[in-house]
Amino acid sequence: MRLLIENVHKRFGRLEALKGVHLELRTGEILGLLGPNGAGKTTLLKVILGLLLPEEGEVLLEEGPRRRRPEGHEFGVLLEGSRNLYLNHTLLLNALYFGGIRGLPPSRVKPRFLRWLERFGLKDRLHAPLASLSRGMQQKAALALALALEPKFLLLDEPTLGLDPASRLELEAILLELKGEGWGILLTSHDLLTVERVSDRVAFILEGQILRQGPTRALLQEWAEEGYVLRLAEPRAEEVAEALGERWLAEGKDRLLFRGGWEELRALLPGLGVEVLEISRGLPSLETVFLKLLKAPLKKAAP
Ligand SMILES: Nc1ncnc2c1ncn2[C@@H]1O[C@H](COP(=O)(O)OP(=O)(O)OP(=O)(O)O)[C@@H](O)[C@H]1O
Repeated sequence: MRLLIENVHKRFGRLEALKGVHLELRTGEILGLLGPNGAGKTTLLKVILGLLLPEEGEVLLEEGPRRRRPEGHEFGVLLEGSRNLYLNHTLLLNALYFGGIRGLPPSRVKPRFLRWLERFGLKDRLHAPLASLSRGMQQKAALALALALEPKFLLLDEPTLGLDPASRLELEAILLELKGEGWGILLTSHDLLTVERVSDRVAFILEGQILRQGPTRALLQEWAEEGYVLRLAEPRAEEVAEALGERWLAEGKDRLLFRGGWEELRALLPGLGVEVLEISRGLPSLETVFLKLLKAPLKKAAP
């Protein structure tokens, strides 16, 4: 099954927030949607959910040869963390309320919700107000609720927002498990490390246009078929990368990435003008590629 976003345009008055977006999400995969503030990520999620109507284009579900409009209940949603839930109500009441909105009776929602809570280690919090849970627990409760409503796809807007490193890793593991069980997951995040670790594919959105999309690994490799990471003795990576040109990228303060072969690098080493402590093979991080793409001039939307 595939979710297809075809040529979606969305305007807010004179602002063209989405300019012909094409995207697809398959079951059993995690797609990372990346873009700077205001790029159109949340707007796109809202269009997929049917909360906003596009002026042009459509969102379709493809099942075998059949294509149809998806229904709201086919999506499990985490909008900007868990802020779309009622903090002062108990977990159970939230689940029954949102289940009710989707036409699911308590007898169906409660056991499923309990099962997911148990899996996420929160079963004993069923009657606690959501506000009494820590941020990470709230995220997990929101995810349990989304899953209890029997969706086909999960749309997660900034799911790692405000999570500490341990909770973030835990959420990553949960997402990978869910993917393995066949859910299709669309993830927007500024947390590029998480996206790099979990996503099968990524799409970069800028000013309402998809700049690039493709398998995460291939995108990173495309940027450096062969690459080396140099650890510098001083935190001068940015300055050195700037001075050396196109094939050098700063990966943090003291890490420099060279896109090219070993012999070439070896010849260049004496002229670098900075002490190198360690060299290892490596690819650029998603963050480096992202920042590089943002600097490139905006071209016409790529399909
Ligand atoms: N309801 C609205 N009315 C008017 N303009 C809007 C509305 N919602 C979004 N916009 C505008 O559309 C553009 C895209 O916003 P959107 O929230 O989709 O960005 P985003 O990529 O999710 O950003 P962030 O990473 O900051 O959450 C922005 O310029 C924003 O100001």
